[in-house]
Amino acid sequence: MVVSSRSFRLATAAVLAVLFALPYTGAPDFYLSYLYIVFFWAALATSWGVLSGYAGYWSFGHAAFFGAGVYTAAGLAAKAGLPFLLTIPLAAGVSAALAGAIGLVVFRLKSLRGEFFALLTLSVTYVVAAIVSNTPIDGGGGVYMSQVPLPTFGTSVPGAIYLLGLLLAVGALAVSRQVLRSRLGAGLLAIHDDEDVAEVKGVPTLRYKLAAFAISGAIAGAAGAIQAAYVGYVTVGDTFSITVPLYVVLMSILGGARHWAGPAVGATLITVALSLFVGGNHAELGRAGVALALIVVILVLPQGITPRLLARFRKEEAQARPARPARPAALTLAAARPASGRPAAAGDGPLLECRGVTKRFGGLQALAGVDLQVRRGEILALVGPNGSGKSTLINMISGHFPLSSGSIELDGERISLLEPHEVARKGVARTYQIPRLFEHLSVFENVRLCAVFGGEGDQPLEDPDALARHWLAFTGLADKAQQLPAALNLHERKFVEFARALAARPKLLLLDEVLCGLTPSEVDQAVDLIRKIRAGGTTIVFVEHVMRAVVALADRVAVLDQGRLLALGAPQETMRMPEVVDVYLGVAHAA
Ligand SMILES: Nc1ncnc2c1ncn2[C@@H]1O[C@H](COP(=O)(O)OP(=O)(O)OP(=O)(O)O)[C@@H](O)[C@H]1O
Repeated sequence: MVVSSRSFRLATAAVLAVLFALPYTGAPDFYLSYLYIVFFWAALATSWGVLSGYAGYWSFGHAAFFGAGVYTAAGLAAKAGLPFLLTIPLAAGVSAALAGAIGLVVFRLKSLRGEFFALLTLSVTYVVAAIVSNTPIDGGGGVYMSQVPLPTFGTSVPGAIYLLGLLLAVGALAVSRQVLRSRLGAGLLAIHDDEDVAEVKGVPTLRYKLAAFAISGAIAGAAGAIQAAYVGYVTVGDTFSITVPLYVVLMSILGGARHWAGPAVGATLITVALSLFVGGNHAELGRAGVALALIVVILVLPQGITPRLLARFRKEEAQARPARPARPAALTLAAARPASGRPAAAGDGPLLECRGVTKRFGGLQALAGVDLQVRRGEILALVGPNGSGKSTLINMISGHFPLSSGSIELDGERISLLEPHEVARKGVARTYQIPRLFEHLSVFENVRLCAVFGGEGDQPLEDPDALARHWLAFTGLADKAQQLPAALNLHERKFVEFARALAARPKLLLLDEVLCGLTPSEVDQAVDLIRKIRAGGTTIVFVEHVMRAVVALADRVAVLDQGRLLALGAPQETMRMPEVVDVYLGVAHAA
C-alpha cells in the first residue's frame, strides 16, 4: 500500500488531536501516566540526538542535564515556593547553561573528541550529583514535592502532567526537526563525519556544537522539571542514574540517531516493550528477551529503524508518482562565480602574500620562513620533493594549522590569525590530497554544504541546491548526485572535492595533488577543468608531482625544498635551474 506524504501528515495531525484531547475524555489516570512515560523518554532521547545523534559527540552525561532540571524545579517549587509551571523554563535555562559551560571548555580541545567526550560527560554527572547531595539543594534526604501545588488542567494532576509531557515531546521533536533542516543541522552532520574538514569548509564548529549542546541540555532540563512533579519525591540516587544515558543512547540507536524522529521512535518501542514485562512470573526473562531483540535489530539495521522505514516509504511513493522532468542544472554564471572574482589581470597586485611562514611540528621544521606572493588570477604550481612542506603550506593558508611564526594576507587582510571557517568566509577553498568527503552525506549534500557555508560575507545563498547542481554538472558528476561517497572511484571522489571547493565560490582555490593516482585521460580531463575554473576568475595554487600538468597549467612554479622556497618563476626556466634539477627532478627528468 502506498501512503502519500499528505495523508501521512493528516494522520499525524489526527493522532496529535486525539492525544491532546485524551485527558478530557475521562481516560483513567493509569493510561495517562503510562503515556506520559513514553513522552518523557521520547523527549529525553530526542534531546540527546540534537548533539550526539547529529554531530556524533556521544554524551553520557545526559543525567546531569536531566538532574539539573529535576533539582532546579524541585528546589524552586518545594523550597523557594515558586509556581511549578515557572520552574520548567528555569530548569531548561539552568541545564542549557550547564551544557554551555561544559561545552565551552571541552569543545575547544581536539583531544576530547570521541570516547573521551563520553567519559568526561559521564563524570560530570557524578560531579553534579555530589554537589547536589552535599549541599542544601538535596542535603542527602531527597526533596518532597507533596506540598507543591501542581496544575490540574486536563482535569487532574496526572492529566496536567500528561499534557506537559506531550507538549514537551512534541516541542522537542519540532525543535530537533527544525535544527536538522537548518544550517545548524547541516553543519552538525558534517561535524559528525569530519570536524576538521567541516571547519575548513566554513562551518563554525565551536559555535554549532555549543548551540546543539545547549538546546539538548534545555530540553533535558525541562523534562527533568516535569519528571520531578511526576515522581513527587526526588532523590540523587534515582535522578543521576546511569540508566538515563544508557536508555537514551539505546533508544536513539534503535530508532536512528541521525533522523529527527529516530530517537522518539526508539523511545516509544523500548518503553512499550519493557512495560510489557514489569510484573508476573517471567518479568526478568521477558526483559532479557527484549534486550536480545534489541541487539538483533541494531545489528541488522545499524542506521536505525526510522531511516530504513522512510527509505522504503519514499521509494514506494516515488514509484507511484508519475515521473517529473529532471530540473536543469543551469544557473546564471554570476551566481556560480566567486563573490569578488575578477578575470586574470596581469600586474593587478598579489591576492595572497605569505611572509616568513614558519611551521614546526615538535622538533621538526616543516616550513622555515617561506615568502611567497600569489598574483590575482594566476595559476601557481607548488612543487618539490616529498616532505618539502607543500601540503603544510596549503594547510597554513587554509587555516588548518596555526602558524609558528610569520603572516599570511589575502587581499591585503591578515588571515593567519583567523579560525579555518573564517578563512573560508574570506574566499579561500581547498581540496585534500586524499579526498576527505563527508561519508554519510550524499554527493549532492557534500557539495550543497559547501555552497551553504562557502562564499564571502554572511548573506545566505539564495539557491544552494541550484549551485550544487551546477558544479556537479560542471565536474561531470550529475548522475552521481544521490550516491554516497563510498560508491565512487578515486577519480570521482577527487572531482567531488573539486565540486565542493567550487561551490564555495572561492577567490583563491588551493588544490593539493588532485591529479595523483589518476589515469592519463583523467589527468587531461582535470587539466581542462582547472583551465575552465581559472577562466571563471579564480586564482589557483596547486600542489602537484605530475610535471606534464604543471607545465601545461602553471603561469609560475614555486619550488620548495626542506621547508624553504628554492626557486620561483616561469615553468620551463624554473624546471631547468640546476638547483631544482638537483634536489627534485634529477638529470633525466629535466632533459
Ligand atoms: N601534522 C603533522 N605532524 C607532524 N609532522 C607533520 C605533520 N604534517 C606534516 N608533517 C611533516 O612535515 C614535513 C612536510 O610535510 P608535507 O606533507 O607538507 O610535505 P609535502 O611536500 O606535501 O610532501 P608530499 O609531496 O609527500 O605530500 C614532513 O616531514 C612531514 O612528515
